[in-house]
Amino acid sequence: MKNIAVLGSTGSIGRQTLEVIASHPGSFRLVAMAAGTNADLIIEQANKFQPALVSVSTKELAERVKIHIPAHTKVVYGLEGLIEVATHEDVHTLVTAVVGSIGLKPTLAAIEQGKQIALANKETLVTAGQIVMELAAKHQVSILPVDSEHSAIFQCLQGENKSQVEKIILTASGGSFRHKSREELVNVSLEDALKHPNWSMGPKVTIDSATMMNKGLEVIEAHWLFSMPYDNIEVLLHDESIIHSMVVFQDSAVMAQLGTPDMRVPIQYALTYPERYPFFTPRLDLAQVGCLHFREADFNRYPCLRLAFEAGKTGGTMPTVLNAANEIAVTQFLRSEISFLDIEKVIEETMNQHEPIANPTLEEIEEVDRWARERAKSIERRC
Ligand SMILES: NC(=O)C1=CN([C@@H]2O[C@H](COP(=O)(O)OP(=O)(O)OC[C@H]3O[C@@H](n4cnc5c(N)ncnc54)[C@H](OP(=O)(O)O)[C@@H]3O)[C@@H](O)[C@H]2O)C=CC1
Ligand SMILES: CC(=O)[C@@H](O)[C@H](O)COP(=O)(O)O
Ligand SMILES: [Mn+2]
Repeated sequence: MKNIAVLGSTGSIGRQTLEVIASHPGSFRLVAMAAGTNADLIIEQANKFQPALVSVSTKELAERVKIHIPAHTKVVYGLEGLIEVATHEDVHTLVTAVVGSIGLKPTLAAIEQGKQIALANKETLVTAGQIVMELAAKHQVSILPVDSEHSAIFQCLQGENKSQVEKIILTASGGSFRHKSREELVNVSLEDALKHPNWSMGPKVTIDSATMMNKGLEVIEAHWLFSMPYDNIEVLLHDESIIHSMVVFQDSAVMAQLGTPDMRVPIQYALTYPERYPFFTPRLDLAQVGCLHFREADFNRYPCLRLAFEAGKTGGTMPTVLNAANEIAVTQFLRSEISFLDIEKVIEETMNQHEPIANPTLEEIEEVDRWARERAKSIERRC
């Protein structure tokens, strides 16, 4: 029996993780879960899974939730609550599936306690990749990728000599506006931006996908997970999201991982690794699919992708700034306070105003993260 804790249980990844847990009751047990404000779903999940510990966003919500769930379930709240869930003594594997860099501190705390990490939350690695990976190495903790591209690469690398990898190719759908020119992006709506062509996901990652910042964050995530130099990471537009990513080896062989777009597959693999458990879903039917399409990813069409490569190559605290400014800009766009094209402007201006710190400490990262959020907010007001 593997004991699991989930951060972000009410979200898109969190809900699918609980589905996977429920589909293998003899193998997995949910012992702790954390979410934000979705009280109804938190109560429903706590009653169904009966975890020992639940965390919610605020004290008021904790008091409200407590009345409706089993008395033996402890209810905590806030960042301390997230950390308590992540480090619960019975937990073997932590699934980090909150959105945003709020995932960083609980993930670090879990690593310090020797918990295995199934990581969906890419912002954690973008904000503080070096610190996370060094701590994981120190405590001999595996960071198992949940993100579909990184799970694909991880699968392609099984049994391979990593020093013989020439490059990795991250596939990208191109997002909700992939058939629009830059000129056509001027007046796009929030409603249309939220219509991802292939995946049903939370709002933040869906907007990131439309700007291609999602792929930019994934480039930095891949750099840290696979120790891959940025010059050996390529992004390829692929309309169907069926090839989840590829690895090119020095003998020219290309390994790819394919499947229908269903996040329960990489979630389950991160929980069962190195085993594969059955999963009853319609199989990929390539004859039915017929054609797969590919195009080059153009930095002029997708400036957020360029900015992410620049931030990654600059290193130090620049990826922290990229991520923080993006989180602010996307939040503002989701509130209809700025336009779609303002997102990239806010990020680039914030980055331009930052003097990066090399090899930052966690405290320096937190300080820079706060600075970047404030700076990004002030830029937005001018747009
Ligand atoms: N969705 C997907 O298919 C994929 C997502 N990812 C990554 O996984 C992460 C999660 O994405 P997704 O599931 O789509 O996001 P969602 O927006 O669907 O879910 C976010 C979750 O985080 C919780 N949450 C947000 N803020 C806080 C907070 N301050 N304290 C506690 N809980 C909080 C939410 O709680 P509540 O709703 O209760 O407020 C919710 O449970 C992101 O980093 C994303 O990039 C990666 C690959 C694919
Ligand atoms: C499902 C998943 O892993 C998402 O991160 C996905 O990659 C988004 O799709 P695109 O960024 O390719 O549009
Ligand atoms: Mn992805």
